[in-house]
Amino acid sequence: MNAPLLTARDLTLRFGRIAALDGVDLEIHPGEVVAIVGESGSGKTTLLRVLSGLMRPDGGEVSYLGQDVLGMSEAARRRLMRTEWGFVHQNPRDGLRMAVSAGGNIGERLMATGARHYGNIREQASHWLTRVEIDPARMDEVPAKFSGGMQQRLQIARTLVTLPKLVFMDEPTGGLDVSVQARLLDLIRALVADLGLAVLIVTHDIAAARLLAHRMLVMRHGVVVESGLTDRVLDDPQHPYTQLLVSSVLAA
Ligand SMILES: Nc1ncnc2c1ncn2[C@@H]1O[C@H](COP(=O)(O)OP(=O)(O)OP(=O)(O)O)[C@@H](O)[C@H]1O
Repeated sequence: MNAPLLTARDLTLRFGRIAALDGVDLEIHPGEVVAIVGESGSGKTTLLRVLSGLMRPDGGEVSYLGQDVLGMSEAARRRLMRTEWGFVHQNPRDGLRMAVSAGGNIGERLMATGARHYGNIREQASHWLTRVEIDPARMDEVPAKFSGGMQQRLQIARTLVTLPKLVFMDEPTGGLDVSVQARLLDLIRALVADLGLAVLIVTHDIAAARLLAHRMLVMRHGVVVESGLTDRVLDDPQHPYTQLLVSSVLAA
C-alpha cells in the first residue's frame, strides 16, 4: 500500500474536565475514504479540526506527507488548505462567500492557486457547476438564492476545483432533508471515486458511512473504541458501544 497521506499519533485534547481527544491514532492513505462516527460529543469534530491544523491539541503529532502539521506556520497551513486540502463544512455558509456569485466562489479558489485567465476560470466554474448538478446558467447568482442542497453542492464544487488530495468533511449532509441527503451522498460518492480523493468524513449517519467509507473509526468520549473496514465494523462489531450504535440504527 502507498505511504499514508496523513498520520496522527496519540492526540490528546482536554476542555477542562472533558477529554475531547484521548490518545487518538489515525492514518489515511491516498484515495481512501475514512468515516469517523460516534454519538454527539464524542470528539469527532474536534479530531477533524486538530487533523486539519485548525485547533492545537495538548499532545500528539500530525504529519502530512512527512510535514509536521502542528509545527507548520499559519501561512503554510492556509496554503495547504487552498491547494492540496479541502474542507467541506456542515453549514455551507462556513465554506462559501454568500455575497459572491456561484461562479465567483469557484473562481476565487482557482485564482488562489494561480489561475488568472478570466475565460478559463469561467469555463472551469461552468464545468464544476455542471458536475455538481447546478445549471451553469445560474453562475452569476449569489448562493443565498440557492436551496440548502444546492449551497452544499456549490461548496463541494468550490472545494474540489483545485483537485485536492485530501478533503475533510464535517457532517456534509447534516441539516438537509432526507431526499436531498440521499442525492448529495450519491454525488459525493461519484466525485470521490472519479477523482480518487482521500476523504476524512465525520458523520452521525451510519448509512452514509456504509455508502461512502472504506474504513471506519468509532469514537466515544474522545477515544477510538473500534476501527476497521466499514463492512467488518458494521456487520461484526466487536466493541459493546459499536454494537449498541449499530443495533440502534437497525431498530430505527
Ligand atoms: N471549544 C470548546 N470548549 C469547551 N468544550 C468543548 C469545545 N469544543 C468541544 N468541546 C467539548 O468536547 C467534546 C467533544 O466535542 P466535539 O464537538 O468534538 O464532539 P462531536 O462528536 O463532534 O459532537 P457533535 O456530533 O455533536 O458535533 C464535547 O464534550 C464538547 O462539549
